[in-house]
Amino acid sequence: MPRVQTRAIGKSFAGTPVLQDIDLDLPQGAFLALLGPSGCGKTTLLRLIAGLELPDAGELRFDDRVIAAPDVFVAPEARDLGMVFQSYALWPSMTVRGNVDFALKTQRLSRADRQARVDQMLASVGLAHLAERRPHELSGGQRQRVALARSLVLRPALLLLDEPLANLDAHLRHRMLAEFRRLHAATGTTFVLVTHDQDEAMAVATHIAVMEAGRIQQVGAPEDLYRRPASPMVARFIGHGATLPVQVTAARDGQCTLRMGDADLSLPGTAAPGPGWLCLHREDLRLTTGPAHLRAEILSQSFQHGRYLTHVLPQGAGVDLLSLSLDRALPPQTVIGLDVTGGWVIPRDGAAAPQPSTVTLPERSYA
Ligand SMILES: Nc1ncnc2c1ncn2[C@@H]1O[C@H](COP(=O)(O)OP(=O)(O)OP(=O)(O)O)[C@@H](O)[C@H]1O
Repeated sequence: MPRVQTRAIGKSFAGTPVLQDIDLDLPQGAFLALLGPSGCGKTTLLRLIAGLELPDAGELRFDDRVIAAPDVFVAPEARDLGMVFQSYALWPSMTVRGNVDFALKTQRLSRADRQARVDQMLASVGLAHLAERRPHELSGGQRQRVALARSLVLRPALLLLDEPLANLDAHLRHRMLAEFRRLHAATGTTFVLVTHDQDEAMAVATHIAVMEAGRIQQVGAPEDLYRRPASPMVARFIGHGATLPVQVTAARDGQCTLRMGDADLSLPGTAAPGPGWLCLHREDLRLTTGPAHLRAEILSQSFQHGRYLTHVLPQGAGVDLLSLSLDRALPPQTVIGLDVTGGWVIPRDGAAAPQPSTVTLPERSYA
């Protein structure tokens, strides 16, 4: 399983930059999600790793081997990788078994070995009982599992997944995500998944790279991005977070002091005294009837998982909506008091973003 490294990768289409300064260092056996809004460059980066696009600048390495650079290009078929797309691209006239077996035909294996590999693969994606069906006789989820089996049967060192679940309903998506996790652990293959769905990324990835406008904003373990976002964009994008403009009155040893309501609040963060963003998640807010850190007006509520998911607009503090979970229904426009019980403070000035985009992630076993 290769360690995948990119150094200062850049790519333009017709003079328009779509990837800039992409620095990634992905340990072997990791499961990376490339996450970001539509058009931010996720698929282009995946296609560069696959060898379907050439970088204009920078270098791609698998372990110590240069795979792509201005004067180097290793062909896709020599990169030992598999790819699964949103459209499954199965052979319509072949059975499930035939589709998976076809991938193995270029390998010098005996008929018996090939059959054993295909049987094992079909069993591991739960398709053994459908082996003789053709793609049009399968559901979307089953077709996606054939596509997955077809890639994994080659035992690639690296599996690239481009929005593979986009055509599936929510129930099937959850099942397939569990399947990805299981196959990732069982095979030790390095997975790279393109998605614009943060819940999908959080559900499977050991690492997430959040992209915006052709750049990596932050890369790290899901929990790092959730608890310590480096920018307001990451704070809002991960874990349904929100940001509140605040004034930091003091900062020391990674703790920031904020004046909120009539209280001083100490929270972890990277901001210096001055304007900052307080990054919040639902669990960081608590309803209070006493003196409150902030007051907010209820906009809407919906009943979810036995509680009321409540969206509020803070009074006199920016335009970002905040969300919290309440145990009771309250009428819209009710003004409530909220205490802040947690959060993470970052500088307001984007130029002072606390983390560079190059992060070397720790080596460890993800199986
Ligand atoms: N072959 C191409 N020629 C010209 N422009 C392209 C080409 N491929 C991608 N682009 C442009 O590059 C930008 C990044 O596209 P890309 O497909 O990488 O984004 P994405 O983050 O995967 O988006 P989505 O989530 O919508 O699939 C977009 O503005 C897109 O229009």
